[in-house]
Amino acid sequence: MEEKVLKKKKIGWVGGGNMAYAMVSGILQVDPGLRKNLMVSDPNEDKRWTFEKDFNVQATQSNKAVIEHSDILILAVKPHKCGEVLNEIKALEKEELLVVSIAAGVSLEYLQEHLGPKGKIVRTMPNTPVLVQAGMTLITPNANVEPRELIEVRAIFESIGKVDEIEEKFLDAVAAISASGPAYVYMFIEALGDGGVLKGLPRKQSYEIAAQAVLGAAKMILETGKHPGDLKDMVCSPGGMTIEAVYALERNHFRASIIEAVEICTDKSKKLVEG
Ligand SMILES: NC(=O)C1=CN([C@@H]2O[C@H](COP(=O)(O)OP(=O)(O)OC[C@H]3O[C@@H](n4cnc5c(N)ncnc54)[C@H](O)[C@@H]3O)[C@@H](O)[C@H]2O)C=CC1
Ligand SMILES: O=C(O)[C@@H]1CCC=N1
Repeated sequence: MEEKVLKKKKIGWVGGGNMAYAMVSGILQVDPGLRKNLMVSDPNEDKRWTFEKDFNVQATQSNKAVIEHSDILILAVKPHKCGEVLNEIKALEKEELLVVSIAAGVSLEYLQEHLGPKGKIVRTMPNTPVLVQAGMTLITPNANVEPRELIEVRAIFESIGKVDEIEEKFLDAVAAISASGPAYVYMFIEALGDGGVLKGLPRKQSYEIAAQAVLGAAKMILETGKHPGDLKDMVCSPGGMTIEAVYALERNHFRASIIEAVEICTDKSKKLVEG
C-alpha cells in the first residue's frame, strides 16, 4: 500500500533541513526509484546540495517550483517561518494540493487561517527516527481532508515508521514525548555509556551496549504489552544490584526530572510560532 501511494504521488518538501532529510532518506529505503517523484526547496545552497549528492533528489531554491510539482506538500520549515510559506502556497491557488505540516506547535487553526477555508491540511508530528524507518508519527486532519487523502498521508509515514491518529489538543505533548524524546534518550544512552567508560569499558563498545539495552527495553514494552513498572520489577532482584541503582536514580529525581522536561517542552511548543 505504502509503495503504491509513494509511486503514484508527487511529494515535495518546503524546507530541506534535518526532518526533510530524514524523511527522504527513510522513503528512499523503500524504493530508491521513488526519487523521481520527490523534490525539495531550501534557500540554503549547502542543504540543497546534500539532497542532490546523497539521494539524487531534485532540490531547488524556488518554493513555487516545489508547490507546483507536488500532490502532497510537506511544510518542513521552522514554526515561525510557516506563515510566509503558507502565503506563498495560497497565492498559487492550487485547490487540490494536500498540505502536510510537520511543524511543532503550529495549530490547524493557524494553518487554515493562512491557507484559506478550502485548504486541505494534515497536521502531523513525526520524529527523526524516520531516517531509519523507526519513526512515530501522530496525525490530525482538518475537515477538508477526504478519507482517501488521509490514507495517502498515513501511507507516507507508514513507510518510515508507525502512525496513529490523535486529537489535535494532544499534539504539543506528543511533540514533547515523541519528537523531542529521542534527544532525552540520546542523553540517557550517552550517560549509560559514560558509566561503562568510568568502569573501564572501551567507549564505542560501551555506547553500543547502552543503545542495545535501550532498544531491547523498548521492544519489551512494545512487544509484550507489559507495564514498564512490571518489566522493571523483573530486572530488580530482591536484595540485588539493580534495586541499588533504582534507589540512586530515585534519590536524584530521575523520573520527576523527565516528567518536568516533558511539561516544559510542551509549554514551549505553544510559543514556537512566535519565533
Ligand atoms: N528536528 C526534529 O526532530 C523535528 C522537527 N520537527 C519540525 O520540523 C520542522 C523542520 O525542523 P528541522 O528540519 O529540524 O529544521 P531545520 O532548521 O533543520 O530545517 C528547516 C529548513 O528550512 C529552510 N528554510 C528557511 N526558510 C525557508 C523558506 N522561506 N522556504 C524554504 N525553506 C526555508 C532552512 O534553510 C532549513 O534548511 C520544524 O517546524 C520542526 O518544528 C518536527 C518533528 C521533529
Ligand atoms: O526542538 C524543536 O523545536 C523540534 C521540534 C520537535 C523536535 N525538534
